[in-house]
Amino acid sequence: MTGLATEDVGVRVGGRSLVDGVSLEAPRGAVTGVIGPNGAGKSTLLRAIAGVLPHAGRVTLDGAPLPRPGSRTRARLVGYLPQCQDVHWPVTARRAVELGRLPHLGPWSSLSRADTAEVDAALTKTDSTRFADATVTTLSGGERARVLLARVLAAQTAVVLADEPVAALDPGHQLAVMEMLRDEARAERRAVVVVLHDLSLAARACEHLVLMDGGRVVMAGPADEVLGSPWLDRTYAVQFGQGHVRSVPVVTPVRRLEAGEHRPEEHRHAS
Ligand SMILES: Nc1ncnc2c1ncn2[C@@H]1O[C@H](COP(=O)(O)OP(=O)(O)OP(=O)(O)O)[C@@H](O)[C@H]1O
Repeated sequence: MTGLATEDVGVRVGGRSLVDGVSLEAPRGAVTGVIGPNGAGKSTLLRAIAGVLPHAGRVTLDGAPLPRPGSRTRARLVGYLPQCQDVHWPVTARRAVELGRLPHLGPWSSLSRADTAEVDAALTKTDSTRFADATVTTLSGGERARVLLARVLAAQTAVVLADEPVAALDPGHQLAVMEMLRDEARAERRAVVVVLHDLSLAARACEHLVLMDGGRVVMAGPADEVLGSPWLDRTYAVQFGQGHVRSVPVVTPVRRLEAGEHRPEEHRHAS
């Protein structure tokens, strides 16, 4: 498999295990969704892969360990969009996206024509060109989220990690961003890993899904297998209804399950 892989990744903070023994694969050319209830460890896992949180275990790209966290070589390979990023930079949206090119620049060099072209392309892909000259702090939540995604895309990394990239977006932009991430994965052979709460969107946009709970992987595999598994209902303690609207998969919560109807202690045996 070419792409991103984690082997037995674990994160402990203050004596508590937040992520435990996570081994997963996110192939190049595909979007891998990470799903699971609040507190499952999804963001912590992404932060570990991004190199912003110390972890046990190995993270590899195309079979080779990723370079040291914080290094420019790692920043050229792995792009990371954190969840709910507060931005107080008094800079224009264009400038914020230009910062995404930093890992590719020498210490004293400025943006080349090719860098500027990447910035323009990232602004276009995220439908952000219209407000490129506005100050980031004056943008709406959804506009700001698109600019921050553009900043990650501008870096042209082999791996894109995006933590709830569409949470602040209207339905049209949610679809557009997920389709764009899928195109990026396919056309540029990137390994795209996305944390999502919207399971219909996950069904539509992700080839592979990783279902997490309690810091562990409950189940991983092709999206339709994971969404069709009884572990989905058990993990969320929710009964989901599934179907299609004009051939588009829809996954919707129907009702919460009572304590006796789901047994989360069985999770460890599912993967
Ligand atoms: N720095 C930290 N110190 C202590 N506990 C933490 C820290 N970061 C996260 N946690 C805890 O780890 C667990 C997993 O958090 P994480 O943010 O990874 O969950 P998540 O699956 O992304 O949840 P959500 O869907 O709510 O965003 C939570 O119980 C959280 O409270």
